[in-house]
Amino acid sequence: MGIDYQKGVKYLVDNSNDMKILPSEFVLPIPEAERPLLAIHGFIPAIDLSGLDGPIEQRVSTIHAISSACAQWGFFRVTNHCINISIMDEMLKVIEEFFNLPLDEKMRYASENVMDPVRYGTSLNTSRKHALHWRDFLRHYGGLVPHTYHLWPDNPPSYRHVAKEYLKEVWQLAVKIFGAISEGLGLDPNYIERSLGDEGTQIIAANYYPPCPEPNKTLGLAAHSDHGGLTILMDNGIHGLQIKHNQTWFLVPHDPGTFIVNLGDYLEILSNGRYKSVEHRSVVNEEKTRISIAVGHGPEMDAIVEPASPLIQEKSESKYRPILYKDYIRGQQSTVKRGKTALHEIMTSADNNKEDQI
Ligand SMILES: O=C(O)CCC(=O)C(=O)O
Ligand SMILES: [Fe+2]
Repeated sequence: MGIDYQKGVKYLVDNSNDMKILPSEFVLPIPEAERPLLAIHGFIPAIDLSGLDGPIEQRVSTIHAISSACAQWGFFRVTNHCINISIMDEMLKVIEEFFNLPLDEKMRYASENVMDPVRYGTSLNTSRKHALHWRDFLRHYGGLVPHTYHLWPDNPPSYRHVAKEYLKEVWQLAVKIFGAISEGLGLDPNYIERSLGDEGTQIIAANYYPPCPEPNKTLGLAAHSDHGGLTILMDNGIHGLQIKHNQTWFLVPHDPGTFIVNLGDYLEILSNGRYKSVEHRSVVNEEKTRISIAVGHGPEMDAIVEPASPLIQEKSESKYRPILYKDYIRGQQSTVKRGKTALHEIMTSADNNKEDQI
């Protein structure tokens, strides 16, 4: 008899007596060269965002630093981002409290429909069409005016209030970075923000990765790129995020009080491939529980996603076929995430570095 995976990995760990062996359902076919423990420490660009509000030369050099981080890495860390550390701490606290609730309480939000406004689940999804991943998650929509607020968890009691405040601040940070990226691409500073429409999509994914008996044999999240424009992420100080750069997995160090920002598919498409969304994954560890909170920012659901018209002279230069954002998300989220396959499917030419990976 298999394990009761539907209840999630936290439940599994909490209810097993000193688990020493990884249940076989979680063993993933990770190529030897891509094992979690082989990832290397590397330099990840760090951007001091206060430069955007400084004198003109400083602003220009900060925009330049952001552009080159986008072009070379698709990933960077930000400091001096103006978000108070106390709201970051509070957000981590309410997320931790949520995952520590009794299972029945969390299951009120269980959903297998990837478009549902609030979802609690485990692995990539609760329906088991694939090998299992070592994580539980809570996801829901945010937005400057969060229409789904009344559906968000009401336990812990301060959850809605804290999450609303946090998501508002993170949205403003995303808009600031979108502005710098627009300018760096030679677009009007408001170009990307305007492209999101009146109801741009903000999605929070809170991930819970309990200690794992054999962390080198599984993953918290397999390699994927995010569908939105920018993902802004923090964690509880336990390392676990890795990014793929030049075919090598790098560990991403995370310092408290800073954010990790990564480019998603929407920006790759909008920039007509000048910037690439970055593949990342999360790995687990034997001792500590890791919590990460990733917030994605993309256009409104009914937006047509396509390269920015000022960046292409003729339609034939467009490397991506137009697609409705909601159709893109549905396609990307409904299948087992495999690298950047969803993006490759809408490419007009095969010139991108397609590769097979788990
Ligand atoms: O846990 C992490 O660091 C990565 C999370 C992530 O990539 C996601 O939720 O899309
Ligand atoms: Fe991600």
